[in-house]
Amino acid sequence: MNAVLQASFERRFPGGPVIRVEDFATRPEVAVTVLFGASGSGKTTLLRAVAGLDRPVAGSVRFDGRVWYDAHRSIHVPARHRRVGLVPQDYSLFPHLTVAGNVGYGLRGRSNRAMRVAELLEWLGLEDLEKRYPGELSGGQQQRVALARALAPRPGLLLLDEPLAALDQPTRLRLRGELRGWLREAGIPALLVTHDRDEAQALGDDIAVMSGGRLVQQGPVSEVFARPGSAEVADILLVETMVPGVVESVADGIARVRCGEVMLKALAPETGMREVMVGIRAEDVSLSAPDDSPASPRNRLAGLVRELCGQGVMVRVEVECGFRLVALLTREACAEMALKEGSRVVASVKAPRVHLMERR
Ligand SMILES: Nc1ncnc2c1ncn2[C@@H]1O[C@H](COP(=O)(O)OP(=O)(O)OP(=O)(O)O)[C@@H](O)[C@H]1O
Repeated sequence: MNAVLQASFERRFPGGPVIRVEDFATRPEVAVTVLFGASGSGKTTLLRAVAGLDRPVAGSVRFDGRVWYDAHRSIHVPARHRRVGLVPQDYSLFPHLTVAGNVGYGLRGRSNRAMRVAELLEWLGLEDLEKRYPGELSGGQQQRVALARALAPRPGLLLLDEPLAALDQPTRLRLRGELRGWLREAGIPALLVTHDRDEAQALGDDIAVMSGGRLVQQGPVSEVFARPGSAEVADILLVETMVPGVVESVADGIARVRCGEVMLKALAPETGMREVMVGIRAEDVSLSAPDDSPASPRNRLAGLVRELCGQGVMVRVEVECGFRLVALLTREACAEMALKEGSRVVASVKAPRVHLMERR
């Protein structure tokens, strides 16, 4: 079980926005919590308030039962006493120190310094680089050095600000998996900022979604992506298909939702919503030829392919079926069906994959 971080605070920037975070909390069973949101949504402000690099005007920050900040009681524990390891976005390595010097920086004067540095260099595969200077390292190597430096003094909490943002795309994809492994092995709870949806899904156990200076949803990554709590969150998470609908009837736990000319089946919402936004993730849509036999619990929507667009190993296919429905298929599946613009298809979505959100 990991120590828990709790934060509720307000930060006003003179002439700028108000960042108001309410009831942010990590869960003890979770290794990596991702802070996710668009640029300017307040992610870095939250990270800095936790690190003690920034002082909010109200609220509190607690970690592992200890108060780090409390506006009422005028408590502000300085950053150096919070035992937090920070990996800044640009890594901020000391250019005049070698890799070993950087990693051991926070351990100056400690007798176990050399041993701990060697241990981290070995763990992160940096042994051969220990005498190099940051200017002689690739972006990915610098990232590992920054991670090793942050972990060296055995912090209680690790903060990572867009740890992969400074890397080129292929390196970023390669390091994503490695970073995930290291963060889990490190045994230290981590808070990781990103505005990349794939990165959030790959690296996070839990996700806290921020928008306009507020925390709008938090929970397990799979749950939040599968069931965004509002159309705003679905938008932030880039749910590919969002279409307005009206719940016309509910029976046996299934809602029938009219979206223009099309009737969709969805799981009945818990509250009696009528005007809804319908969200469908592209990976939950499958396409087949029009004459394939129907699979029962699915919505089957006849449509025409309007656009195909490569997305890495996948292809994003837009289907006009009364509304624009986006599907994500492998290149192989597209080739097998000989999909092209104008192809007739049937799009299938299981009712539990049609998400209803209150329309405001
Ligand atoms: N020192 C400051 N003075 C004035 N406004 C600020 C200051 N720092 C941040 N802000 C504003 O507060 C808001 C939140 O900023 P923050 O850096 O926390 O966002 P973010 O989600 O981390 O964005 P990004 O992904 O671009 O780093 C933004 O509108 C930003 O312009």
